[in-house]
Order: sequence, then structure tokens, then C-alpha cells
Amino acid sequence: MGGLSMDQAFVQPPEHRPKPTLTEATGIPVIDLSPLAASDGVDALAAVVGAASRDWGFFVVVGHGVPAETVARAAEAQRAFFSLPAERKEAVRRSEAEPLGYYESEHTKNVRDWKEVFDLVPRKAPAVMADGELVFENKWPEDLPEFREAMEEYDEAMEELAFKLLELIARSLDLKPDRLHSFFKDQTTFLRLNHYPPCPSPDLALGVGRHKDAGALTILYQDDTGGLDVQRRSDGEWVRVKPVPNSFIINVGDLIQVWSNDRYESAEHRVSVNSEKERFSMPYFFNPASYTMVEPLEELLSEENPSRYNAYNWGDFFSTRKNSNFKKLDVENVQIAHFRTGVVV
Ligand SMILES: O=C(O)CCC(=O)C(=O)O
Ligand SMILES: [Fe+2]
Repeated sequence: MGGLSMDQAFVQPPEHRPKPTLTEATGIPVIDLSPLAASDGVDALAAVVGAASRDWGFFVVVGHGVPAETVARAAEAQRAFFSLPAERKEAVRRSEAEPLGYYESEHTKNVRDWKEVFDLVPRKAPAVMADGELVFENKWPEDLPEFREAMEEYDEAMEELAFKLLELIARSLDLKPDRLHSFFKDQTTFLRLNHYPPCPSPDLALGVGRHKDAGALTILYQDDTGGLDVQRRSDGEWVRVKPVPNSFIINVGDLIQVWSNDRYESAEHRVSVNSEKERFSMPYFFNPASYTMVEPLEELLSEENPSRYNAYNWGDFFSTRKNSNFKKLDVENVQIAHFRTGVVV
């Protein structure tokens, strides 16, 4: 299934292979967002989101207001797409210059991931978003009309949720509720569909190698298979995020870490695979305009708390990272740590 066959390219270095038994993440915050709908208790909710962003960098949300049918339709369209014959998926294949569409050879930190993906950008994004040499144009699979419709509906729901979360994050940092909104005027947000086929060597390979998400926020749907592992901040252990029905997993990305000057931290995570069951997930990567210069927000800085990062350009960072995930390179992946003040690169 999925056309992948195990070879050396997938083998993780011994220190990054998953242990056969893994602790379930106890204590990962599950946050009910329903107070938002009532506009009541928003400050208390923001405080809970802030504590989760600080202590875990990850949390689960329920009561989020995204209709169950919207999620079910998208999940069904995702399954239908990945079960197409290889030549139909080939027809919407991503290339180096056109980074959207189908791909089965992503690398994380130069090791191949055991997965196939499909990337698309939201309807509201310009159909063609020039970013240097890259052309961000959606490739829709022919003869699967319900696929496009389902994804557009899902994207819209994700965007609404993303702005609500952004506001909660801003409030939790004692910023104006819409302080971060303007960065997202010309978003580089994208939706990724992941399919992890059963893997004959789950002890050697990973569905996605350990990494931190580079953008602002990720809203992740996962099916009931399980496999997402997060590195727990308190002790560095890898713990499994248990699937919760009708929920999304939220993680703060590197941009929020930088904007908050390390008040919040983007957590390292990875996907373990298993030999029996395929797994589907859909991360929505909420990213700002490519021209955004990323640096700690001045309201959060003081003499006692000086800026810990030099400003960097989001678009440059993003295209360099995308390129290094497209193929195996001999150079280290770009990371925000390279922009820490006092670091010589
Ligand atoms: O599939 C998952 O659960 C997470 C995927 C992920 O971390 C990513 O695509 O960045
Ligand atoms: Fe991720």
C-alpha cells in the first residue's frame, strides 16, 4: 500500500529510532474552547492556552466549533485521494518549482519519511503566489470533484479556528487581541494531507522524523490510529498523543516562540508508524506573509528581558526549509536557533 518499499533511505540513526514501548502523554492539556462562542470567560481561557503553550507547546482542543461533517468530508476525500492508482496521483505530483500536490519522498533532516502527502493552499490565498522561483498553484485531482469542495470547506473552517487561537495566544501574552493578525494578511498557510501506510520496519523508520514546525500555529486532525509523539518538556521523554474524538491538536510553532521571545516554546515531535494499520492526518500550517520579518515583539522586551533573536525573513526561511524537505541534502536544515543573538553562523 502506498507504493513504498523499505530501504536504507528510511532508516533513522540509532539514537532517533522509536523505542518499542512508549508512554502515553498524561497531562497534555485538553482545552474546551466553547467559552469563545459565549464570549464569556475568554480571559480565563487565554490563561489556560498560555500555560499549555509554555509547559507543553502542544494542547488538544474540543468544543472548537468546527462542524463534525466538515471534518468527516475532508477525511473521506483524503482517503479517496490516497487510494487512487499511482498514475492518478502521479498526475498531480509536486515538483521542485511547484511545491503543491502529491509527493511520496519527503525528507526530514535528510532521512526519508514513511509517508505520502498532498499539499494545497486555501481558497483565499492568491492562486499563484510568487515566492522567488516557487509557484504555489493548487493541483486538483481530476475526476474527484468532491475532493476540492471538501478541502475548500475544511480550509475555511481551519482559518476561522486559527484566528481564534491567534487571538487567545495574543491575549495570553497581554497583547492586544488582534496584535498578531496583520502578519497574516497575505498568508503562506497550507494544508497537508498525510498518509502513513503500514510499515514493515516500524523500529527503524518514522512517518515523520523529529522536527519542530517552523510556522506560527499548526492545527492537526489525526484519525484514531495514533502515532504522534511529542517530546515532553519536563523530562525530555517521547510521549504519544492519544487520539481524542472530535478534537484537534494544536502546536505552537517556531514563529510564536520567536515573537514571544521564548515565553512559549515550539516542541519537537515526530510520527511513529506501525506494521498493521495505516494512519491519516491533516496538519493545517498557519503561516504569515512571506515578506514578514520575524523578531520578538517589542512590547515583550525590556532591559531585563532583551531580544533573544535577530530578525529573519519568513519567506526565505520557508523556501529554504521546503527545499531541504524535497530531497536529501548534505547540509544541515535551517533552524531558528541559527538566529539566536550571539550565535555565529
Ligand atoms: O501526522 C502527524 O500527526 C503530524 C505530522 C507533522 O508533524 C507534520 O507534518 O509536521
Ligand atoms: Fe510537525
